[in-house]
Amino acid sequence: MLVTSWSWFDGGVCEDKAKDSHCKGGREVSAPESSSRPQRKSFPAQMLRIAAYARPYTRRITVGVVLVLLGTMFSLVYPIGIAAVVDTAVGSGDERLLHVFSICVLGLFVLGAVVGFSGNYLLDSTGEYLVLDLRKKLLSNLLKLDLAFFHSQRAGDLTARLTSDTASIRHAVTDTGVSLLNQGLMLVGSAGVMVYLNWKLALIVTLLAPVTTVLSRRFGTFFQEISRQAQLRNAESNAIAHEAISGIPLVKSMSRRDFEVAKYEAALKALQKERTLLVRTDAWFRGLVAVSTSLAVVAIFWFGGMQVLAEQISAGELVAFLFYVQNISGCFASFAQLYADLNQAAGASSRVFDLLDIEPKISDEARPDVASTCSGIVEFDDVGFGYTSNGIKVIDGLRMTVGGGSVVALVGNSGCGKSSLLHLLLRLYDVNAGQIRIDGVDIREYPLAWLRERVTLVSQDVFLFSGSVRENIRYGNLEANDKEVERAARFAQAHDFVAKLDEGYDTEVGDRGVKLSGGQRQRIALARAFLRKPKILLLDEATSGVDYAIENKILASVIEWGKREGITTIIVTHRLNSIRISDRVAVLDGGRLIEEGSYDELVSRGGKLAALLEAGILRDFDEGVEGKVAETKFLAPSTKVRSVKLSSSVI
Ligand SMILES: Nc1ncnc2c1ncn2[C@@H]1O[C@H](COP(=O)(O)OP(=O)(O)OP(=O)(O)O)[C@@H](O)[C@H]1O
Repeated sequence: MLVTSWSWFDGGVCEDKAKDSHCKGGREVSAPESSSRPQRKSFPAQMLRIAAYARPYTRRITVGVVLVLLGTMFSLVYPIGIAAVVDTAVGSGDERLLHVFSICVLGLFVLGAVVGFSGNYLLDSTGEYLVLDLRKKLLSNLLKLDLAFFHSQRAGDLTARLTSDTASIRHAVTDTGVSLLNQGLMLVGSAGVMVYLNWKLALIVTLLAPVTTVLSRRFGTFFQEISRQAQLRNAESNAIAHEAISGIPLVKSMSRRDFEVAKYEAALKALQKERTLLVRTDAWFRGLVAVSTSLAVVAIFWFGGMQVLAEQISAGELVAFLFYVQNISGCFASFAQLYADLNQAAGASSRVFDLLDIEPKISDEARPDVASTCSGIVEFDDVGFGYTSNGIKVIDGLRMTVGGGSVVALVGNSGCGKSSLLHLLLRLYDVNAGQIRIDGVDIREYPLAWLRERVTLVSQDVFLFSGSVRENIRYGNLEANDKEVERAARFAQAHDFVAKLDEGYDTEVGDRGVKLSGGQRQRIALARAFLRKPKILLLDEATSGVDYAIENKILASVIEWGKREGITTIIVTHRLNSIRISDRVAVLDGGRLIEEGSYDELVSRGGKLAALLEAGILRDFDEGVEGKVAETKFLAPSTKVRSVKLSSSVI
């Protein structure tokens, strides 16, 4: 469903605040909530959800469970074999029988181990598949979320959820889940055999159950909370390290190594505090369980010994019984650990599922009859937008039409909303009021993929992936062949410098493209955008890092290409060469369009554009900068687009 306006546009919501600086013109902007937040789920609900991810692997899991079950059954039988050795072979003094029985017990043991190992292997490896699915889904969901969501998150925290939190879940599902199954079967089986052998002795062992249950309940909630806190602290310390590493040029140039290390150390200390608490709680829990199980062993040894002396049971039976008690106390001891692990996984899974449950606010509910062609007419119709809930409007009732295939320069003071307007056109954010239309249709009615195939943005802050130049350019069109990549690079004036790199287009650009200069990175980003062949091209100071001669060549190519293919181009710029080649200039102030016309018209009008020129906000290149010849063509007052010397390479 489309939301065409926000509450602040519904007449007079803000009348009583009209004098408030955050409430210009009696209207108040609500915050564009990044995404809807999920409700916290209970522990069993989370475990069930993890289990749901195992559904595709039902067959593997079934076979694994059956094998584990068989392995446990073998382990349950061999104490009876030992009892037989003690009572029959040792008791009768028959050495041959002792050999045969011992070999049988060994056989049972080995068989049990092989079968159990195979089952554990199947279940463990399924856990690996499961966590792969979970991570894939998590990243896919993350990348679906709105830009605003990422602005409120730290990258290090998000990667911690993808890595260490999902690893905790994998541990819970594979190691913990498999152990739980093993130990559960062992407990039930051993208890069953014990009742069968001697119910009075078995009764003593059942006294363990309530003790462990009470302990588990007491410690469980506490465990879960501390685990969650520890994971939060872990994510925080990750985020600090992540930021220090990605901001390494700044850290070095400001000599802030000690400062960053101190920040990291403080975060690590907070983490260590939680981890210590966790370890201490865990040690107490396991210690108390161990004491209660030892008491049971001693009680059985004493009570069973009395029965042997009274000849009510055989020595072999007592030995077998002690094996089973050992099994059971082992089960209780590992339940303590498993319980701690499960609680840790519950903490991790709540952080993972929180992310999985967030829904993007920017909807992708497109009109089914959307046209495949696009003539690139853009209309901003009374557009209003603000980033925050404090009522500050970044775009305020803006109306503007950009003709299909035309070139418009968007100018204004820093912070007047130029970049924000481009982001709205690409639907990185949705307008709070009014409409943006392409070819007369509200952009919210187009499928997002349709829109973003036709509208391409190149901004000043270029992001390159670590990988080759070719891979970075091809990111614009994954189907493009090497020739097309090269043609786009020529078009963006990148080919010459790329050809001089050690390995040409196969040269690795380094993390975020650190091995290239700012201007080179911008040209790669431009080539990437050109390769997309958009219908609407948005250039946000996209050539600010390249020299004048090259910038003019790029602009000339863009203009020629735009005219030939009917591409609408909006250029956010402070440079006069870009402004002069544009068909129209739109001047923004305080999020409003205050002037529009040709460069010459606006200069002679003596309004805001003239003031920006006067203040030096819009300027030419400094004298002596390379490319002066090309510059003069653009600087002539009434230069026509046609007079621009065209680049030889066109897409
Ligand atoms: N993600 C954001 N969250 C909150 N406020 C933002 C965000 N991005 C921009 N702003 C604010 O919105 C206003 C307009 O920013 P915008 O980047 O659109 O300005 P601009 O005209 O492009 O500026 P410049 O010429 O300096 O690039 C500024 O006041 C800025 O602080």
